[in-house]
Amino acid sequence: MTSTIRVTEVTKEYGPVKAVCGASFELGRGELVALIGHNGAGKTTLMKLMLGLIRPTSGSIEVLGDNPAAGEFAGRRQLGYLPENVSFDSALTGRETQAFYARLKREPMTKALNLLETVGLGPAARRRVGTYSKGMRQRLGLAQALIGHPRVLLLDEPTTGLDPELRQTFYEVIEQLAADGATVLLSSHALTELEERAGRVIIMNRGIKVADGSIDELRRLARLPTRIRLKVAGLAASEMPAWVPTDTICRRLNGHIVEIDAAPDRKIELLHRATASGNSVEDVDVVPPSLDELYAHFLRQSERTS
Ligand SMILES: Nc1ncnc2c1ncn2[C@@H]1O[C@H](COP(=O)(O)OP(=O)(O)OP(=O)(O)O)[C@@H](O)[C@H]1O
Repeated sequence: MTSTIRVTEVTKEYGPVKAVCGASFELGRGELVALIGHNGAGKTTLMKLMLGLIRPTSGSIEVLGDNPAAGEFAGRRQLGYLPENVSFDSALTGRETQAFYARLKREPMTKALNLLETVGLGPAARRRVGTYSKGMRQRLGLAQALIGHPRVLLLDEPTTGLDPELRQTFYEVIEQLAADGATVLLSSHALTELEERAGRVIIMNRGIKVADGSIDELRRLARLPTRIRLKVAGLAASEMPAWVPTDTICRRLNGHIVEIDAAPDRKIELLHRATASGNSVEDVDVVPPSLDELYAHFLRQSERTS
């Protein structure tokens, strides 16, 4: 992996508050990584450290081969950032705002203005930002962050306020950027939408990194049960199929579905039993643990060990 960001044993303290505590990880080219955690877990602090807006109390951060907090940080122009609470001058139009940031980044104006179309703001580009909805301001923030085709894109809760269609467009844009080799780190509380999008997930709790890996890796580590849902014909209201082993947790859903909690190493055995049971099984769904469940698991685990 070619690392674009290296976080090594980083701690950031604000007086008695440890916003980040001994965090280490590396992010590579083309990675789309979700940073998740409760309010106050340290997500924004990590991004501010990567941007060089604040310095670590201890440990080191390297972005594009350099210290982002150094005065002459050469990589700054290759960084895109969408802050959590994006705010613009309400008297300027979308075009004027985008032009302002293009000048700041010394990037070609036409390309920067075209980004307004990319994020679906073309028709509103000549309107004042003061008349924009929250979702439109968010899109303008994304257009601003995309100026200069950044090699590292840091997005702090970027989909808050976006409607489902815009979320879809938003993910298409950042997936393309990652496919072109950019490193995209995005913090979010919208776990369901991240599940299919993020190649990797970093979970923070009270400043500590408590899990880091692809969803499949987190599933293997957590060893949470997969749920097997079966539509079984001819069962009485609370009856369970005779082939379900007695040491297995199972329940009835909606009156006609049998749901079985299958430990990872028993999943195949239970499916064999179900299919060997004759024609009574009419349908099967296999539901692996969701990101929501994995997140809750790793938080519980970290609370127990702290
Ligand atoms: N400038 C500051 N001065 C004092 N404490 C701070 C400062 N910035 C952050 N903190 C504290 O550091 C901790 C981590 O905050 P941070 O903003 O990184 O959390 P977060 O994970 O981004 O939360 P959210 O999901 O609410 O945005 C919190 O306890 C916060 O109150």
